[in-house]
Amino acid sequence: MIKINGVSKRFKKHHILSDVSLQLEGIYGLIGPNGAGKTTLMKILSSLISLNAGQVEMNGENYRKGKYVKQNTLIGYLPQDFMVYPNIGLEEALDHIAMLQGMMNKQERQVKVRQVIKQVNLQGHENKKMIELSGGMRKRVGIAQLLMGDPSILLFDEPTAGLDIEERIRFRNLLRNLGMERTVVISSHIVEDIEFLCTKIGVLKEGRVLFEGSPAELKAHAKGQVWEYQVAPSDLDAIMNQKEVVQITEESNGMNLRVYSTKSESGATSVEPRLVDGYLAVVKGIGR
Ligand SMILES: Nc1ncnc2c1ncn2[C@@H]1O[C@H](COP(=O)(O)OP(=O)(O)OP(=O)(O)O)[C@@H](O)[C@H]1O
Repeated sequence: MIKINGVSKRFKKHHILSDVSLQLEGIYGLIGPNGAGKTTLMKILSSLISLNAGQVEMNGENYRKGKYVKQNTLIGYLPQDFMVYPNIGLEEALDHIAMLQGMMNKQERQVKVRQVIKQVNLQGHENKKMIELSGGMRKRVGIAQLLMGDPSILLFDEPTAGLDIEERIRFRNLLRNLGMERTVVISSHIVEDIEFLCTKIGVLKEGRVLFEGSPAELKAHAKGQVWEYQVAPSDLDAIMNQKEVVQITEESNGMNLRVYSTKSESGATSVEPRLVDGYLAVVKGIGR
């Protein structure tokens, strides 16, 4: 568990994070629009940059103002772009990383490298060079090198960016398995990425916390505010100008419009909110 208490961060006069308090546990989704401060918070947690105010408590250890030094808590941080040793085979690259981490016994290293390759499901690719691997596979190599140090906290910044649907699903399964034994924090601006994965969610916007709670609580923010209309294509423009339309699907009998409204919409059916509806309600301040 990570307790973030009143953390603030400035770059020159620009406030990037303002009084952020969150409790990260389980498989935690940190979501927010571009520029919300998610990466900055991840970098603070992984000790890459300092904080200006507040404190962070990880597994009972406290870190305050200034750049904190990790002590007993091992943190693995996978940045958005991960690429090491482009022209070396996967097994050899991981072996080298293990050596840099102080594992000097060759046999021990071999056992560990094979173990992490299996954990991230990359058996059969041991001799492939990094540049020959797909984006999803490279991310899995990134996780493999993190697992070498047995971290109890894993931080992933936009982990599924650039992955195709199949790799996304495979990657989500891997994150789910990793989250069974560790705190896993996933930052993303794509709600679908965390929808079926996270047990707890924090929403950031412009450096401030707008929401923290369960997926069901986030959905509940849009309860009674999501409506669906069936309209003729010729009426589409007029409705788009008047209403908060969030989704349009074409159907055989016309267009189906998903609309947000705090008031009852005549001619529309009230529908159950999805996670993305709750997220948008919070970010756009609908209903407040
Ligand atoms: N080193 C820096 N110096 C100045 N401003 C910075 C620096 N790093 C980030 N920022 C600014 O801080 C704000 C938050 O950036 P950050 O990358 O943390 O957001 P984010 O939520 O991760 O966004 P995205 O989803 O686009 O990755 C942005 O306005 C960004 O321009």
